[in-house]
Amino acid sequence: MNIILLGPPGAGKGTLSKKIIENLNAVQISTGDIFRYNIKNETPLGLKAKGYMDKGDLVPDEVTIDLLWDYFDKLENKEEGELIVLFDGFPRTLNQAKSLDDGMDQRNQKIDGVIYFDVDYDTLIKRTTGRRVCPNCGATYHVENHPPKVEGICDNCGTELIQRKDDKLETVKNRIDVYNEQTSVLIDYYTQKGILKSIDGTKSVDEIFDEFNNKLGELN
Ligand SMILES: Nc1ncnc2c1ncn2[C@@H]1O[C@H](COP(=O)(O)OP(=O)(O)OP(=O)(O)O)[C@@H](O)[C@H]1O
Ligand SMILES: Nc1ncnc2c1ncn2[C@@H]1O[C@H](COP(=O)(O)O)[C@@H](O)[C@H]1O
Repeated sequence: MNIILLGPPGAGKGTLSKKIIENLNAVQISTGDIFRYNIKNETPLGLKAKGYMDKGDLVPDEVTIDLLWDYFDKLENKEEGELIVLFDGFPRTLNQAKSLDDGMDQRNQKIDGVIYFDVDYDTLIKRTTGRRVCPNCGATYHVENHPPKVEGICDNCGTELIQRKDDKLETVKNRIDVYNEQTSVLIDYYTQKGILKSIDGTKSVDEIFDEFNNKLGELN
């Protein structure tokens, strides 16, 4: 099954992905994580993406779409119905969504459902600006909602936590504007296709996971 997690920055897409992977037979393709990995490792792709990401702008479609298919085509067992492939942070433009449809057609696959996270502006600001991440293992925390056991230190690997550069307030505001201008149009796009399911993203992670499971049942 191919499922898109659609929502603004800080909506909880990565957090829900982690929970789904822990509990179900699922894999995640997060274009943001792939870009961050490439920036950390100073690859040509990372160098291309960095300027856009630091400002909170979108990386150009031609770069992002090719990257998505590179990863998707390397996934094993995706033809077997039980595996859930989670698209986290892709598509983010109408052009990306149309390319995704075309590419799925060519592969005799389809997008089975889109889970849209409904979260208000103030919550998004609090979640993003309070987010802390481990630069070593990628674990995500929040200074209030999900603090590590020892302040500023990753529970898993003991590394000092950092704030993502694009989680500074001014950059977050730009990312939300970019979402409203270029991504939110996808809510209508997928509603018209009859595959969009909304969830209340302000609830607890466990409640959101339960809601996800219910919506998955409706899509099956
Ligand atoms: N349901 C929730 N309740 C409280 N806090 C949450 C919830 N979901 C996520 N968070 C916290 O909000 C922050 C953002 O969550 P997450 O990284 O999952 O968002 P995202 O949608 O993947 O964001 P982005 O698109 O910017 O990468 C994190 O610090 C996370 O711990
Ligand atoms: N699908 C995408 N299109 C363009 N740019 C993207 C896409 N996915 C990620 N990016 C860039 O990465 C950052 C962070 O992404 P998160 O999913 O929020 O971690 C995003 O602001 C874009 O610059």
